[in-house]
Amino acid sequence: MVRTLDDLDAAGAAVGVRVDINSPIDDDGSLADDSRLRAHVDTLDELAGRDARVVVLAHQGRPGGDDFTTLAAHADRLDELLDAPVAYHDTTFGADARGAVGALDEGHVLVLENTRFYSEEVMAFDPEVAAETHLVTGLAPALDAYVNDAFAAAHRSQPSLVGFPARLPGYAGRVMERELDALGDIGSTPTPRVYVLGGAKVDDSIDVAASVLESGLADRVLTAGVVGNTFLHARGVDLGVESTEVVKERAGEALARAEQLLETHGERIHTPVDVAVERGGERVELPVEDLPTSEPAMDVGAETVAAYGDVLADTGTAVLNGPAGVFEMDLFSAGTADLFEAARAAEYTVVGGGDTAAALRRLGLSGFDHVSTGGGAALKLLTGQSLPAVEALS
Ligand SMILES: Nc1ncnc2c1ncn2[C@@H]1O[C@H](COP(=O)(O)OP(=O)(O)O)[C@@H](O)[C@H]1O
Ligand SMILES: O=C(OP(=O)(O)O)[C@H](O)COP(=O)(O)O
Repeated sequence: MVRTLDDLDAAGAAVGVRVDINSPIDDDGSLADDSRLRAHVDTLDELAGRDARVVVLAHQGRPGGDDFTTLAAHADRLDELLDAPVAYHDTTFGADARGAVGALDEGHVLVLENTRFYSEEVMAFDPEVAAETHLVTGLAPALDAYVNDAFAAAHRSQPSLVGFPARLPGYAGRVMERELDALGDIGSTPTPRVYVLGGAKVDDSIDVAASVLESGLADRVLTAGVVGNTFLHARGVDLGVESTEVVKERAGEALARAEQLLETHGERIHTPVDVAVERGGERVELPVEDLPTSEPAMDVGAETVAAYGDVLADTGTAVLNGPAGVFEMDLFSAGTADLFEAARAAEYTVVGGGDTAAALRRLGLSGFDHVSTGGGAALKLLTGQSLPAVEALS
């Protein structure tokens, strides 16, 4: 059982709060989207409101990436979003960081530097080993408690996620609590359970399909996006040169696994019955029987949405991951908009994935039972696996 903020005696305590505010960054270094910061407002304001001295730990990007930056801009934005005053400190551990934590007033928030500026934080450790890293031993003495609210990073075994709870009393923050409540026990949600897998991370989606079909978590898998095109190709449909190239590039060696899955569980895997292409600047929908075509298949068509809608109308739980088409283009947003709309007919609906959440925002879609802040972490739970950072708290 994981303890929550309800169990924490916060007043006066220096509380390290691991959040996931890993965000898209513009060319000028500013935040392109602050949704992940907004998600943590409840946890941080609650702790500050209860007179904790709140010390924020977070990562941004990966070493070498364009989005691998300092957390100064994140701290500025948090200062605007939170009721509590927020300051930024440019180290994460060591005497300087401990001094800044020691000087922090009750009810104030201090954002420490990007944890991944330190090499230990890009490695995976067992919790006992993580507890001995410089990052953890160099900061933990200044803290009284540790809160993990970073659900979207909870599938990682990095020191800031699994090391602190070995040294300090550990608690789940409000984001973590909500995500675990919604996704932590997928096996007990209403049946039949249908996974709708779209998007372009084809190898990941084939892994998910294999896992949930074999474990029986999924009664059916409905495919869309590049994932749908991949299963069509694996079924022997010639999509045309352009789409086949995208499928081969995105699926790689996973294509063979898709073919095997169709052999063993083919009757439970649904593939699109029509696709949308651009012809003369217009959206044209083609039945699969009329393929191949020279234009790339960029969305599912209305007949597919109708067929999937029939399945979803009799569904207990719908798990949706990945857009049904290139939703970023107006011409190809209808499949995603209409399919997600149809999924709301299911008794219980959960949605995961970074681009999927962006699609919901762009297309103004709401009304799902749970929209996860996580991509990889959500999928891990939705395939019935546990998360190392949650295990470390238990
Ligand atoms: N038919 C398609 N052809 C090319 N790209 C597609 C197609 N369908 C969806 N996509 C792309 O998939 C991307 C999102 O996929 P993915 O990263 O797997 O989603 P998530 O982050 O939600 O897991 C979007 O950028 C979208 O344009
Ligand atoms: O964005 C994240 O995960 P996601 O892409 O699965 O949503 C998390 O911040 C984890 O980042 P990472 O995949 O660099 O470890």
